[in-house]
Amino acid sequence: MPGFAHLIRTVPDFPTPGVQFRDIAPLLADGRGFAAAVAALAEPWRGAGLVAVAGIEARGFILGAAVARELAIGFVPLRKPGKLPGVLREVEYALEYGSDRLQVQADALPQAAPVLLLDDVLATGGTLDAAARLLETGLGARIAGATVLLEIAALGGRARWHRSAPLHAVLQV
Ligand SMILES: O=P(O)(O)OC[C@H]1O[C@H](OP(=O)(O)OP(=O)(O)O)[C@H](O)[C@@H]1O
Ligand SMILES: Nc1ncnc2[nH]cnc12
Repeated sequence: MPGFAHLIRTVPDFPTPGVQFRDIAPLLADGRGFAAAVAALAEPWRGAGLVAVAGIEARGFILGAAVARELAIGFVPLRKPGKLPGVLREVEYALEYGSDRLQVQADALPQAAPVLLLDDVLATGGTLDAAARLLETGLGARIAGATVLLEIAALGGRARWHRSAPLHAVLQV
């Protein structure tokens, strides 16, 4: 277990009763922990020929931008509705607690660009699956893989990852 795992805090009944919320704020606030987490996320992808990290709003932005910098590649934001200007592509998806939509700018990536999809938590897997569909069908990108900091295995999200590209999780609970 990486030395920063203890910096992810479990908050019961947030944001709704029954949810065990995995809070990465203490990890982000810890310089060494944050650096180690970013290095661990980036490690499998060094030299993989990626052009960008696509990060999912909001916590996927914090980690994704740092990983993109670590790999010296670009960053593409996948955003909640109403935040991005210009011509957009969109998907709708279900969450552990509610539903949402994700948008990306239509010209964010060249056709067939190899991209790494990144988020903080894999729970039911709906967000990651939606983001992958958005990149593939909306942009024509090639998903080289996906990476998350924490996989909540009991929620079964990995079963929704139907692609041959690898899905890495730095930590599992
Ligand atoms: O695997 P799933 O069940 O789809 O859940 C995982 C998603 O849920 C959380 O995002 P949330 O929508 O809470 O947004 P936030 O990052 O803005 O807090 C988390 O950051 C993942 O993106
Ligand atoms: N239990 C959880 N903790 C943190 N982020 C989440 N996203 C979906 N489920 C979550």
